[in-house]
Amino acid sequence: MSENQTKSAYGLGRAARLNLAYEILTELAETSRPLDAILSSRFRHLQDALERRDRRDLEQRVRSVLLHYRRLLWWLKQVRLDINMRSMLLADMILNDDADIPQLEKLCNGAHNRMDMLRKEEIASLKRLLGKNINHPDMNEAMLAECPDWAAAGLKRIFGDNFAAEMRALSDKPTSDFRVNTLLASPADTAESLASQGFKVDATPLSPIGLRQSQPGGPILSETEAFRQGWLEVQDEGSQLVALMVGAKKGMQVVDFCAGAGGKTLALAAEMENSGHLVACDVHSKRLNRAKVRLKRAGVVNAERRQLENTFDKWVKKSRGKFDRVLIDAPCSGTGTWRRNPDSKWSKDETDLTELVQLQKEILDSASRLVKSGGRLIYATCSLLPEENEDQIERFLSSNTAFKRLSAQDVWQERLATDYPAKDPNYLRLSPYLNGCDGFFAAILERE
Ligand SMILES: C[S@@+](CC[C@H](N)C(=O)[O-])C[C@H]1O[C@@H](n2cnc3c(N)ncnc32)[C@H](O)[C@@H]1O
Repeated sequence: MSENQTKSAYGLGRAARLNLAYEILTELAETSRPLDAILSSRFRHLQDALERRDRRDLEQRVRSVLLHYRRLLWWLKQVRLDINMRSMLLADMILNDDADIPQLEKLCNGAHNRMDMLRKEEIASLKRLLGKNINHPDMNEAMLAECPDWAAAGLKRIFGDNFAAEMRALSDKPTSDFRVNTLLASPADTAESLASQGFKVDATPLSPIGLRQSQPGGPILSETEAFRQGWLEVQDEGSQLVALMVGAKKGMQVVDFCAGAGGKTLALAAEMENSGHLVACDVHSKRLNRAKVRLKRAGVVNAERRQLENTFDKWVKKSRGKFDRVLIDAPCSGTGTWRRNPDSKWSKDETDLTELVQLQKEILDSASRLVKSGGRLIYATCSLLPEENEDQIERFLSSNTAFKRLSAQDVWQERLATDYPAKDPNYLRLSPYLNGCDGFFAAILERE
């Protein structure tokens, strides 16, 4: 940090940004709200005071603490600093930003909208961090990889020797991907329209309907003409590929069992060319309400939204055996999206994972009843843990002999006819390290 940098050209000064980062981290620690929800409400409140670069800087500050979380905790214990977000933030600035004590004292001066002044004991402990590397030989593999204990065994089982590399990629900056709504426009027309307004995109490497922002800057997406026209939606390439693996076609009867705010429903409607019948279910009415607006904007007319009372809602029993395709985009631990939501690593534990696995099992048992003979059940998660994926499917198949697993590689060839991008031909597993998109898993089962 140079003297000049403290005089920020941004809307907020450096010390005020640091204080704001501290408030955001404290809110994160004290509430169950996810980071993106906290950031967007803060950004809305401070709309006029914050410039784009302020937001970027703030996000980076907060992300840095979350991406180095386990190692920072280790260091705080070594130098006997209180375990709280203030200490984490200050330690992060020393260990990862080469800040020194005078610089921190300047930023933490106790003035209005500034962090409290450094205390004597705090300075003594922080001094012990000067010149230290964030990594230490006494740290174990999971700690060095910033992997929480509740996920470490599963991820090591699935990644083997690639564990460290996969974990590094799960901490990388995420890409900004969009799915083109082929009901209204082609990827080429959409890319051209965006470029004419200074919003630069490239085609995504794997999804034929995806675009990826290639340069920062340009207008805010929601202010582009292409977005206003409903030509594109924000959706990670991995999520697009899962929707394509459903193999939904014109005229089919399709269920999106865990539709949420409709990300995959929109993709399925486009695959079905707005024909046949698509039922978007979820137990959360608020999420389904958000889907309503998106479906309208995208010009979707073949979709019905259905709120389920619970996993075993009566409608499922009444509709058994009626659908060609049933997608379960199951609630999961989200380990595949850690690069987007690093906070979710530290807000979950072993018990959450056990509960999720049980819920996924029940959803599989219930929703599978909807599949007609010869129809397909597609089970997907944005997690990379085998407990939520392969183990779940193998358990299901062992007690549901009417279903057989299709080769994910064959299904990929059927729909995409390009090189299969995953290692296991049985299951599609995408990861940031191997594929550059968020981590996703998909299994395709057929009712015989
Ligand atoms: C991974 S999210 C779905 C994301 C969505 N498909 C998309 O692409 O935007 C999982 C969804 O499952 C829903 N869910 C949770 N429990 C459920 C249940 N028992 N039955 C149906 N949906 C459930 C959650 O409300 C959440 O919206």
